[in-house]
Amino acid sequence: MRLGLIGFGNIAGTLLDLLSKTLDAPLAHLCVVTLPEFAAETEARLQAEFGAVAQDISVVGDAEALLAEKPDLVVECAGHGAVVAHVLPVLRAGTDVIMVSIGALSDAALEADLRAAASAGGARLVLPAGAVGGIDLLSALGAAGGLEVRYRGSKPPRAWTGTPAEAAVDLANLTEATTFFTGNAREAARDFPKNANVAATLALAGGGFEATRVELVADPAAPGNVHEYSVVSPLAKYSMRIENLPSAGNAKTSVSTVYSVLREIRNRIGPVAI
Ligand SMILES: NC(=O)C1=CN([C@@H]2O[C@H](COP(=O)(O)OP(=O)(O)OC[C@H]3O[C@@H](n4cnc5c(N)ncnc54)[C@H](O)[C@@H]3O)[C@@H](O)[C@H]2O)C=CC1
Ligand SMILES: O=C([O-])CC(=O)C(=O)O
Repeated sequence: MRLGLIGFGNIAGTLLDLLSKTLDAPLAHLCVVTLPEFAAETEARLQAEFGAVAQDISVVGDAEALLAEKPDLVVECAGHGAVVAHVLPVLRAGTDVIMVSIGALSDAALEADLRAAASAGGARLVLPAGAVGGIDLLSALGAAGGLEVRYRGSKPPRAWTGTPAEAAVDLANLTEATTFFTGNAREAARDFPKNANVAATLALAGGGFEATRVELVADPAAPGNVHEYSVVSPLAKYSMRIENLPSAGNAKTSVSTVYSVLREIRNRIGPVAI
């Protein structure tokens, strides 16, 4: 496989580590898109730590250069800001993208552009389950309509730094679980782009951005990044609670997100997909 990666932060580094430990054979090629200011550092780290993951590795600055490397599959793990510049052209060129910054689809115009780009290119935009689970069942039930989905995302206060939560609560001195956001999935995903992609995933799989109710909580006693949701549909009712280990490199991101991307890649390589 020729693999493209958009972004080289916490998810990308952990993913490459997992790939180097789990792939039967090295990738034929790895191409990483970084911001220009990180190009030299990225190249040095790739050579030092991940030289064995691919037969050949290149670092580029934009989607055009990435496409010139003819990737079979591209993983976006850079954040909402990278979606317009990089994901749209890759889809238009006919290359499938696994996109973790799912909350970017809370912008209705961008969602329409992504769907049109994938359609025009004959490519597929793959939205992985990420930090949450049960998306298979939710998406299946969604086809029958009549869904009621309620989601609550709780993380330790440090995971909410640099977000609008800072204006609502005193994160540093919080002594009990505090709900600082109540609204719908569109607002949550838009206002918390590094923390509420899960809300967008539930909305897209289930009842839509407006109908999916969201609560975001800073909890000093949270056992990790906790995702809880309940589903009521005419066909089934269920609830889910996931306590995720935060990444060592980014408290906002659960490590299981990376394993979810790994799963998507392995399902494309192996003879059986599950
Ligand atoms: N779907 C899900 O369940 C989840 C999705 N996410 C999404 O994944 C994103 C990445 O997560 P992490 O790797 O933990 O964050 P990170 O901040 O460690 O890494 C992001 C990297 O992308 C780079 N970057 C930013 N803009 C770029 C651009 N235009 N072109 C190239 N590189 C660019 C940054 O320099 C940084 O190195 C988060 O921002 C979030 O939106 C995170 C957790 C769960
Ligand atoms: O990784 C997580 O726990 C969830 C997350 O950040 C998101 O939904 O954006």
